Amino acid sequence: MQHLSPAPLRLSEDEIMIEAIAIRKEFTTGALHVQALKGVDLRIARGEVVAIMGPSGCGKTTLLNCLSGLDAVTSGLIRIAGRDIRSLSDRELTAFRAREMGFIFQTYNLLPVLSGLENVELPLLVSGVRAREARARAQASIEWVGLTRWARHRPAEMSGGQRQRFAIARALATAPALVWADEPTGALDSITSQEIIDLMLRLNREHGLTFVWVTHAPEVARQAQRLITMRDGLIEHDSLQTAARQSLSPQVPENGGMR
Ligand SMILES: Nc1ncnc2c1ncn2[C@@H]1O[C@H](COP(=O)(O)OP(=O)(O)OP(=O)(O)O)[C@@H](O)[C@H]1O
Repeated sequence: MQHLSPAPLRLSEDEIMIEAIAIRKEFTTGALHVQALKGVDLRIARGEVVAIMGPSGCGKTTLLNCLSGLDAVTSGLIRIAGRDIRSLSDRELTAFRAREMGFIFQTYNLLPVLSGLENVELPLLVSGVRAREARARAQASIEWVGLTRWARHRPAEMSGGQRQRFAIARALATAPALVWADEPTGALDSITSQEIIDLMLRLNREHGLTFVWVTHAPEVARQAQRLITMRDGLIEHDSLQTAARQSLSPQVPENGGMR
């Protein structure tokens, strides 16, 4: 898939993909005040696969939403691929996200009225890619996840695993450097879940994509190169995982000093 390779090459080898300094996020609903993130510092290098775990309510999804710019932090600094995302206007941030990031969710977030192919094409069309090129890139992504025969089907006709593979095809069609996955296997059985993990790890190995997975599943988390555990709005542990580290591709640097 030719269009995938330029994205990782845009970044130099030792460049930091994600940098967060002292980020805080507070929610106020009526009289209820929640400090969801209490000052998180984090650096993630290009090409890392990082899993984030922790008990329910500790702030994992909030962290992912803030880092990806889906939600605004209350205070702190976030740089993605060297860009301070708080300095971007809403419009610039939307364009930056569309260009640099892919998203994979537990619930797939495919539009039910569109076919698999149309779902994959949509973000390309929205970001201004011409129809013919969008179609070609969507088809290449769908072929990459092995679902060409299902391209004309709607999500309701597909299994959970097929839907998630279309979601992966959609995430990678825009050739992002970075993919966020919130409980990517949460709705899948263990065999299908492993297929999805294998696809993401292959994208990391073959195209250098950086992945951040939020997961409750230890069998998923242990396959990441790095495991971060959160508790009560803060990072509790952050460590490289030896077994997973052996699968790092040669061009991915050791990131022991990145945190
Ligand atoms: N939009 C919101 N409005 C108010 N409070 C929120 C909002 N989103 C999250 N919170 C609160 O922030 C805290 C962190 O929530 P978050 O969803 O990030 O946790 P989590 O670790 O992802 O949990 P889970 O594993 O259950 O998905 C919780 O106390 C939650 O109730």
